[in-house]
Amino acid sequence: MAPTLDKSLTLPFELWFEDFAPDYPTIRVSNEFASATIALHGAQVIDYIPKGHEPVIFTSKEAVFREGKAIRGGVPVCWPWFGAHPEDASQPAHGFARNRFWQLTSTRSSDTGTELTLTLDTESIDALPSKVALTLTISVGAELTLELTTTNLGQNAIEIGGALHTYLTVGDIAQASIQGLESHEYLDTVASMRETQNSEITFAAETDAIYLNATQPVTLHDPVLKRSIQVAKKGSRTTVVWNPWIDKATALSDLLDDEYHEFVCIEAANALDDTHSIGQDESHTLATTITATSYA
Ligand SMILES: O=P(O)(O)OC[C@H]1O[C@H](O)[C@H](O)[C@@H](O)[C@@H]1O
Repeated sequence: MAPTLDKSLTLPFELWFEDFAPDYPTIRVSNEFASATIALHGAQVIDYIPKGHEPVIFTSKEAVFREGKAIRGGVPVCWPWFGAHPEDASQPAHGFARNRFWQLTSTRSSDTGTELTLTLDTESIDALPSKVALTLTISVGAELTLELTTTNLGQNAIEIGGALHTYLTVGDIAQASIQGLESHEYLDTVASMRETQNSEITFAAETDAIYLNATQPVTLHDPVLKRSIQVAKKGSRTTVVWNPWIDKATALSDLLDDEYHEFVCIEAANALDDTHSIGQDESHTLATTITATSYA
């Protein structure tokens, strides 16, 4: 069901609600540093454009905006697990959070931009073993920051994985490269092999890799759009890099066949063994900051 919108949270000329489709509201943000669009469905940032830049976040032209269907692109919030459920294949890929409406619960204008917090009502999720508060705080400024906080309000410990699954726009994937993961071990989930990254990452085929013990920022170089994008993170020891390439793109009904050229996902993740056990009244925050810099 579409969320109730608290109109008192709008900020004059800075933050307002706009329907993408009937019963499918989004939050629009515009300030002196950037503009952004956030779908209440999934609390998903679907557009972020810092002033003077091309769009930084990619969303497919074929993305479906309908309750219960994950949006192809933007920054999907994967929670409380990453990828397939560890034991139960009937559970949705990447968890519950991206397929539900969230509630906007606070907004704030600051010297560096606009901050908003969304909350997911987890009461109706039977599969959770404890009462949980889940919030996503988004800061839209010269940088884009997302902070996903899980707080255990119940008595049973909970195990949390997930990801902030950022789709980044590139001019041409075949010319893009990623630096900062050299010498890291990774699980190549296309080849089902454990490998070591010997050089920068470049793209010439389907890529789906989970980098282990990776806590540092990585940089995406884009010679076509003449910029770099840094992805920094907190609360995460795994970084996922994904591009579906042609065959998988063709198989995905919510992605145009040739759109794989236009994005790469760099995901601040809690994947594989990088999950967090959260006891009563404890919390965990997974955060990512995206910064675009034009080449001089
Ligand atoms: O199609 P989705 O469920 O949105 O998942 C899209 C992709 O997400 C991550 O990057 C995973 O590593 C990939 O294996 C998966 O294909």
